[in-house]
Amino acid sequence: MESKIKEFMNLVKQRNQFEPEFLQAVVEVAETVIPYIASQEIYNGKNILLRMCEPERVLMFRVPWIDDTGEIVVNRGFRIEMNSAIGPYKGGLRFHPTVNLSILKFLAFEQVFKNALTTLPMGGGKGGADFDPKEKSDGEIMRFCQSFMSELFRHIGPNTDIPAGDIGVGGREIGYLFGMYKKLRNEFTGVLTGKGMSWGGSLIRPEATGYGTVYFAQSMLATRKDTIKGKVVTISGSGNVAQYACEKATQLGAKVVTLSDSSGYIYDEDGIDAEKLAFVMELKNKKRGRISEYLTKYPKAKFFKGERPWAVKCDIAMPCATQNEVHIEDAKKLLANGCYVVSEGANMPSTPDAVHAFQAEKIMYAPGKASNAGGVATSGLEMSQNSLRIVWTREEVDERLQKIMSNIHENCIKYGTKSDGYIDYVTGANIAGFVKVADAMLAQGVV
Ligand SMILES: NC(=O)C1=CN([C@@H]2O[C@H](COP(=O)(O)OP(=O)(O)OC[C@H]3O[C@@H](n4cnc5c(N)ncnc54)[C@H](O)[C@@H]3O)[C@@H](O)[C@H]2O)C=CC1
Ligand SMILES: O=C(O)CCC(=O)C(=O)O
Repeated sequence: MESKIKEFMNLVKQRNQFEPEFLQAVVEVAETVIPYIASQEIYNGKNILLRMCEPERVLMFRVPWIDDTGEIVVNRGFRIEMNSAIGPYKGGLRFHPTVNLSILKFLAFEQVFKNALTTLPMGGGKGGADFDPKEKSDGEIMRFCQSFMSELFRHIGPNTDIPAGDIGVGGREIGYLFGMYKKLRNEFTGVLTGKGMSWGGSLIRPEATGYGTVYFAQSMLATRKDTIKGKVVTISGSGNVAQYACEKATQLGAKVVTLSDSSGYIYDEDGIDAEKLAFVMELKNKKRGRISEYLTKYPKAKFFKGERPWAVKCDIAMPCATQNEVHIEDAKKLLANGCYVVSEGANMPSTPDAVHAFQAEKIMYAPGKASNAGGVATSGLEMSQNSLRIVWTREEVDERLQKIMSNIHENCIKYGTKSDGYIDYVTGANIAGFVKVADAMLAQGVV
């Protein structure tokens, strides 16, 4: 089997030599899915996984805009339309200076499996730009979004490709993108998700990724007759996903002791309660400040410059910032300190070595494509509401979200339970996602 995986990866590497993040995402899937394919007659000899590794379409375009000093700036925009076997392309847009083809292809590849897990009819895609929103004025952000959409609009649509937010793209950016799309197309449709509540958005979409990550942790704990109540939780990031993971974990009786950004992390031994989180939300979403400013209001907390929060003792860790933010040394520290649940809010935050370390110790470890699927699932619910031209209540959406997260968990158990009873959520999520997409691809022929 190892030689089959190696042979497969050699083929993928030949074509994508300079794309380390993409190759990392593919190998993790290949290791678990290739043995499964070998055991299933219907998938044999169809090269399905290889087909899944090739995007259906890659768009790359110039994004020129004018900054506040009058200078013309040029960024690069992308949209990866990865797989539409089970529905229109669906996935977020990332605005961050590190954005490149490799990062967006890894995210689009993960999105295909994740979207299949949600049980909703959504294919996978991802996009963005190497634009740095940090320290840009509102006007600059708006002009950038308008320029970005002035090209993207020709390639997307409510039945073709439906982008949403990701790092650096929140409610404000979705508003500017939507406004430009509407102007260019002269139609009001559900072409983006994460919209404002008064213009087609869904209640709970802002909360959904973070809440879903906590719901998934709850499901994992329940397999060992345990709950989140009273647990100490470390969270990285302080953006959309981190904020709502913190909110839900706290509401359920856990104590969240860390949050971070790219400058370092804060540790608050007493826990980041609702009032403190409201301060963080104001700081990050409105003032767009740094996490160290938490100490101006809560001086008892500590700030660790340039560090990640994984050396802090905890029961549960939720990486909610970015890819490859939990290295093997971090994993060892988490394990040594007794952490026994890792529920990923971010996409691929743990390096392969870190994942293997968690699994070797048989702790409950959920990969992002399973545990953070609540965001895109609720985007799917936003699309349904837009199509039906109705609005569900907060309770209705939250109930559906909880049901979807619990379904994903069940599917991971179905495909990931080992002979000794250990639930390998990586294997479970990869195979469950693969089966759904592969069956649709088989039915649709070689296209
Ligand atoms: N927004 C969503 O609905 C979903 C987001 N995700 C993933 O969750 C993660 C966070 O996304 P959002 O919260 O939406 O973005 P955001 O832009 O609201 O927040 C990102 C956070 O990560 C931190 N961060 C970014 N790069 C970093 C770095 N190099 N080192 C340390 N910290 C860094 C930022 O300071 C910020 O706190 C990403 O991996 C994203 O792909 C996954 C599923 C859905
Ligand atoms: O809501 C969406 O369409 C995308 C969410 C996303 O980008 C993700 O799941 O990584």
